[in-house]
Amino acid sequence: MTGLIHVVGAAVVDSLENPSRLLAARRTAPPQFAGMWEFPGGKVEQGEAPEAALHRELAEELGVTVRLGDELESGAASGWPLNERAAMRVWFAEVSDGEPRPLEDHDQLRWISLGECDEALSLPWIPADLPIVRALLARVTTAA
Ligand SMILES: Nc1nc2c([nH]c(=O)n2[C@H]2C[C@H](O)[C@@H](COP(=O)(O)OP(=O)(O)OP(=O)(O)O)O2)c(=O)[nH]1
Repeated sequence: MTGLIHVVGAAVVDSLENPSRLLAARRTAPPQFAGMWEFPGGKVEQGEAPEAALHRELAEELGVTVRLGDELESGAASGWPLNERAAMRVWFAEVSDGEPRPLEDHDQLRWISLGECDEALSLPWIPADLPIVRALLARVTTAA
């Protein structure tokens, strides 16, 4: 597909080796997404590597440095479809420096339990994120 918007997101977990909690972020804009929860991240800039974009976005949005883990594979090179024009690749990440704060684009951060699937799934996620959250829960549960 030409003109696809490449988005990157982080499944920030408390521990890459033994994940038990996931950091969800509540968006403030645009109006159709305000109040919905998402994976922190954003658009990859021209000429930027996806992983570099993710490090940049997490520094800007949360004020943290992270260690990236595996990618949460979607089966498509471009990642998880968000809409007809955008797709998002998602990596596991663990904070290596700093304490996550909602500096930009979010008004709330929440650590949610990965052991309680209901807690994760009951948040009002951006609808396109729900298959990603389900895949993440399945992956973490299988690995446990
Ligand atoms: N970051 C993020 N964006 C998501 C998720 N799910 C989802 O549909 N999106 C959409 C919302 C936006 O249309 C797009 C990402 O754009 P963004 O606004 O976060 O990107 P950005 O930080 O680079 O912002 P900007 O420079 O375009 O203002 O992807 C998600 O889980 N995380």
